Amino acid sequence: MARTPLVSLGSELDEQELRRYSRQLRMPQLGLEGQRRLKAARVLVLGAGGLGSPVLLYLAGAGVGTLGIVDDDTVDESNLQRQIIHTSDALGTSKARSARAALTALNPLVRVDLHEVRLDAGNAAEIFGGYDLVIDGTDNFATRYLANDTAAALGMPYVWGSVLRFDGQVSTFWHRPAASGSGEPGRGLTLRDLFPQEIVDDEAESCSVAGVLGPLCGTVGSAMATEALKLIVGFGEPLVGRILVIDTLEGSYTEVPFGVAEPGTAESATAEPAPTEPATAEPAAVTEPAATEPTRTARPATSLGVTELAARLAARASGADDFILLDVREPWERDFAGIDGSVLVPLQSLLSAAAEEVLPKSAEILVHCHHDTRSQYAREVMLQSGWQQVTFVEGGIDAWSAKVDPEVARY
Ligand SMILES: Nc1ncnc2c1ncn2[C@@H]1O[C@H](COP(=O)(O)OP(=O)(O)OP(=O)(O)O)[C@@H](O)[C@H]1O
Repeated sequence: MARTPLVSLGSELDEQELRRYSRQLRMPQLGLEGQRRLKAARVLVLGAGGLGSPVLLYLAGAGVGTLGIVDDDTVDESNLQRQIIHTSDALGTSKARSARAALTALNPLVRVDLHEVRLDAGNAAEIFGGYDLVIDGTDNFATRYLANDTAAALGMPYVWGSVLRFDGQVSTFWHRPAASGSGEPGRGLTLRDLFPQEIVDDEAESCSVAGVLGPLCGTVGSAMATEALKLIVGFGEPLVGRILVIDTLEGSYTEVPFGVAEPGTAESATAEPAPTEPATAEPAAVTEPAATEPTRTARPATSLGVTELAARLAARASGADDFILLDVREPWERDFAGIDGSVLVPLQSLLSAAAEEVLPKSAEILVHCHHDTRSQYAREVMLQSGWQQVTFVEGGIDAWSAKVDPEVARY
């Protein structure tokens, strides 16, 4: 379906450009006009690492006129397994410069601007202000929330991706702020609608500790670059209001809608785009929730603390309570430290048929992981997949060990 393009037409294409982009010009959804929009587009890429590498290479190849790179890091030998924009020659040098050299070699028609700084609250708005769209290839939630909030305040689309071990996720957020002084909440979803409880970065859940499959970065990064091309030119359906969950072990791609709200509620008012705004803002999942999908307004409490969990486990033992305690960590973590009476289903297996056998959709589920990154994500996925009552345990088994049972090993 044709959608309102994000970017206006750039200048006419010359012969060199017609030759270079000929294979995408042939597709009517893109065509000459689409290519001129790409030429005029200014895309900011946060991080020239595992995700930023394929994003930058594909956007430069496609002829996005201006690419900005934010990264303050240098190329390390352990990066080369997946950060395909860098080569061994660049070891120890600035990632932003190394990336620019590769992009200029690939497509000298593209302008590459560098921001060799750590993105923080003091510089984000100024840097973002020079671009039409932001793609986040960083690896930490502190930066992601900052980037999300800055893009939302400026009304820019924010393409988000994440990779860990064998699993990846991609989504696009596009929030439009209300006119200042109107008191309205604005329209369109943000990362905070996907992860309402602010996620604190968990070292155990980083690629440097848990690992990541190189080609997965290519899969997720390519999907992110595709999102940018779709938004700039106005073709296809962007992943707005949907998260694409990629499981390379299973070889599966699962689409999970989120941000579903009952018509007429405060949430639905913020989720629905204004009629005059670009059609890209309207996620089908928001306007047409499946009958089985729960609404956010109908959900029980989001989380509980470990002390409350201990009390509920005691009540369950005496038959006065009934729930399933779900552990979504990996088997090796469970072997190392576990809470008695929990059921182990690693996050990546949650949507399998085997999981449903041990986790009936009618049961109340309390879910924990090491801290609470995976459990929050598990909760969102489960609520969108038909489970009715899912609550995550704040601080996970680490908090359990610190506050309830010091016998449980910390790691
Ligand atoms: N706030 C930030 N400002 C600028 N760059 C950032 C910020 N946060 C993350 N990055 C960059 O995002 C990139 C993320 O890359 P990636 O996830 O592949 O991990 P890495 O940090 O390069 O490697 P590893 O985790 O193995 O040490 C890094 O190059 C990092 O410097």
